[in-house]
Amino acid sequence: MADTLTETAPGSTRPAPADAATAFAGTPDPATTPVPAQRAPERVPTVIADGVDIVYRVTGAGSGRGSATSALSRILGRRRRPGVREVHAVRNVSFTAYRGEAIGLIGTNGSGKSTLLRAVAGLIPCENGRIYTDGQPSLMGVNAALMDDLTGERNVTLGCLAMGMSREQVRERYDGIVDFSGVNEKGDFISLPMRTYSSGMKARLRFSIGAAKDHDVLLIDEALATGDRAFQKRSEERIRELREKAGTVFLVSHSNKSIRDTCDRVLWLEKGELRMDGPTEEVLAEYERFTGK
Ligand SMILES: Nc1ncnc2c1ncn2[C@@H]1O[C@H](COP(=O)(O)OP(=O)(O)OP(=O)(O)O)[C@@H](O)[C@H]1O
Repeated sequence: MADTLTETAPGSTRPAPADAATAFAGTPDPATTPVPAQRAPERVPTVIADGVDIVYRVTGAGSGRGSATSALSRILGRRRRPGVREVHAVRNVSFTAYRGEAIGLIGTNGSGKSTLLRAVAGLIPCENGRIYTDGQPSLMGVNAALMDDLTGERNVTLGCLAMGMSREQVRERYDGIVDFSGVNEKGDFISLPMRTYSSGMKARLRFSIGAAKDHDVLLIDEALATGDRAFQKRSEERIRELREKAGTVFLVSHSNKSIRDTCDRVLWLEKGELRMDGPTEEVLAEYERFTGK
């Protein structure tokens, strides 16, 4: 199945090279491997990250001191060209995700979780290494970008159409999306412009639109943190459903509880490096020792 994987890169997709097919899980060569009496169920890879490095380049970065003297020297022209500072956000990260997995991404602030997620979505390029994905990954909250001046109603329709749903599918799912988001719990907010929503309401509607479609690879960045407990429970339930429908879900979260409730595998990033990759309980136990929680 790996031969259907494509490389994610902003604005382009191309077939993975032949060696990507063997870059995961030590795929046996059928010509030389005896066929076992009973085959284990086939694990289908959906995302392969192979030695990924991601570097941000910040132009206009100062010396870092931010002092009045450095500002004055810039004004006086002694530092005519502001420097470019590099932030090495992800360092040599490799993993393979399989269909049906829900994978938590954990790590302390600034450890590279969101950056890695955005790279899997194909939104930022890799400095080194490659990411191959099966189908188009959807980053919750970006693919369903909502517009403040439009009503919630209009945003639901446009968001769904933008995800490739037909008008009929949108009609069928509209009520479910609005109910799921809970934005109408305190009045008829769905017919008001989104600028009248609280940030939590916006995040809930964004999640509800994104979750209305079955995704091959769904990337969720802290979406569950914004809702109340009832919304979190609905969202966790929906993540489990999406997973059962054979997709792969990645969830970035600082809530170990959300990770425990939804994920069976965890990638722990620290200072951009993949520190641990394994079953949720094992990785969280180490992480909690590390953070002292
Ligand atoms: N647009 C950007 N330009 C420059 N540096 C960035 C940019 N976005 C993130 N970084 C840097 O990359 C590193 C990783 O950031 P990232 O947001 O991926 O971490 P994170 O683990 O998601 O953090 P958090 O848990 O705080 O959300 C940090 O050092 C951050 O300062």
